[in-house]
Amino acid sequence: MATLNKLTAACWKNFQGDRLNKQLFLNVRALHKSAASEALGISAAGEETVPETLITPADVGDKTAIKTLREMPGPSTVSNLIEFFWRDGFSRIHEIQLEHRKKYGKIFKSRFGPQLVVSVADRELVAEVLRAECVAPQRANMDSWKEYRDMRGRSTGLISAEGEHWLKMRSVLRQLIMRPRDVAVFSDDVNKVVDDLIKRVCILRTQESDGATVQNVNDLFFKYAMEGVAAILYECRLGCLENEIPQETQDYINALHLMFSSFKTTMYAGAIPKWLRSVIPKPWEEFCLSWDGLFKFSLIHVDKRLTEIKAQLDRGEEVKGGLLTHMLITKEMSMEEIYANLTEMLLAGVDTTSFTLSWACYLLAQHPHIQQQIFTEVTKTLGPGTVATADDVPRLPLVRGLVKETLRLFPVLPGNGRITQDDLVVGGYFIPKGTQLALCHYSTSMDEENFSAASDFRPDRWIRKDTSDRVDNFGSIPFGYGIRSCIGRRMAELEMHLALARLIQRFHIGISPLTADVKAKTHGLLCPAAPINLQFIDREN
Ligand code: HEM
Repeated sequence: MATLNKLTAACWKNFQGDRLNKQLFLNVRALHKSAASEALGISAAGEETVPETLITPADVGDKTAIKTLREMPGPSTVSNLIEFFWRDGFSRIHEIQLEHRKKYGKIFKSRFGPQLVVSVADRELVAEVLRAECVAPQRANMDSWKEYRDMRGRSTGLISAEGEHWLKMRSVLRQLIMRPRDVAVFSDDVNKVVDDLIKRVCILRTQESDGATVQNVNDLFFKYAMEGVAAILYECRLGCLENEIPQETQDYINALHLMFSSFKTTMYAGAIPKWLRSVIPKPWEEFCLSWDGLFKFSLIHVDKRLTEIKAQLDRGEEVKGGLLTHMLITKEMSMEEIYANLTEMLLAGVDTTSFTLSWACYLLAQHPHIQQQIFTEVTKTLGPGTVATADDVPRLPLVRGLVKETLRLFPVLPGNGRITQDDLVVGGYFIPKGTQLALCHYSTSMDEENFSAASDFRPDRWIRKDTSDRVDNFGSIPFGYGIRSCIGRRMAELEMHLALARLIQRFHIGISPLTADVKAKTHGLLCPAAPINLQFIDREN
């Protein structure tokens, strides 16, 4: 187990003062819901934003040069309603971004009922917005998340918190997990999960008539991602990759699936006014039910670790541990904040990583010559059969390029959001404080101006040949940017790099005849629209 911290009996006395005595209920997939709203530009609460008629560039210098939101192009409310509710635009948000970019340009506005959203679909303008951020940027309206937490007496975590509370928790967590070297200590733990992933591939393929196919690889990677992230967050193994999944782990998976399968319903949970809940109760009920399941799981695992620490101390043993142990010992966050953050991080860390791994393997299978190049890099760098660790990753630029290129072509969050906290001028338009912006990352990463042959899969485009050959990252920022960017980025990268290096070392990955061309669809996140079935054929040693 990675060791971040040692606790002495003296510390424990102090620590015991904070014993939990509150009962907990819990929850996940928050990021996904809010991410979708952001990609769409719909605030979680469907709240009225600044009326366009009131908007004037009063304080911004040369008024003639700066245009108002009224002058900004964009689809009409009616065409938006038809697009989303009639033509199921919710599953094509990424494509709609491209269509609207082509039709309306780099910056355009949309209206979803009372909610006005300004979409920014240009690399330079996205950079402008993100560089102008204040100390505690706001992504989207999280009122429904907060309401659930208030109702259950829970705290907000990083995804749902705002302002000073968010900043306080972020300052704690960023010191623990934001740099590659912070997460490198988890390399051995993650590699044990990779061992189980490889074993699972071998078991699953024996169940198929060709002895090679793993059906719906996302199911496998979902379990890998959950096991991997929990090994880091909860410092324990969950048994997701076993033949028999323990009941409490299965309950969590069910809660996560409920949130995912009822995604649209739960998205409306925030949009439907409270007074309508007695008439249309299902969205809010499902929203609460899935959060209950997700929080419950975190409570079980956090409390378990707390009990272990106490027992070790009672026996006079030195306490060693990882992230959770550190948080429990240092008490920089309250117990409620620890529960909430672990719940939200687990929610944010499973589907994101598993979809990316599924797409990466699919792309490798579709491009055998690129797969061969990466295999050569891995074997030459590591030597045959050597297991890569975090320290080896910088020497595997093509493996890193594979992850970056996969996320460029299939950014799990095709769009992100920001609520402006000051008046801004973007692309020549005056954007008043409080406006919901949708940053169109899918569109910028598919833009030929940013990436030549943008629809081609070319992991080597991310390799810097010399200092003049810099890849401008604002075209593709799958983990976001700046102070509010993804806190789990380094964990996710570690899990993906180690898994992919080992899979490529061990297997030739091919397309199974059971798989047709798989397209992407938006379902909260950008995910495969059909199961990806792949063959894993042993490489000759
Ligand atoms: C391929 C994997 C992942 C991708 C592509 C991804 C992407 C993102 C993006 C785009 C954001 C919003 C950033 C912004 O607004 O600028 C975000 C936020 C976040 N992510 Fe991730 N993520 C991934 C994995 C993870 C993992 C493994 C965890 C946790 C273990 C995690 C935890 C979070 C949290 C807590 C936030 C909210 C941060 C805040 O508001 O302070 N993510 N992620």
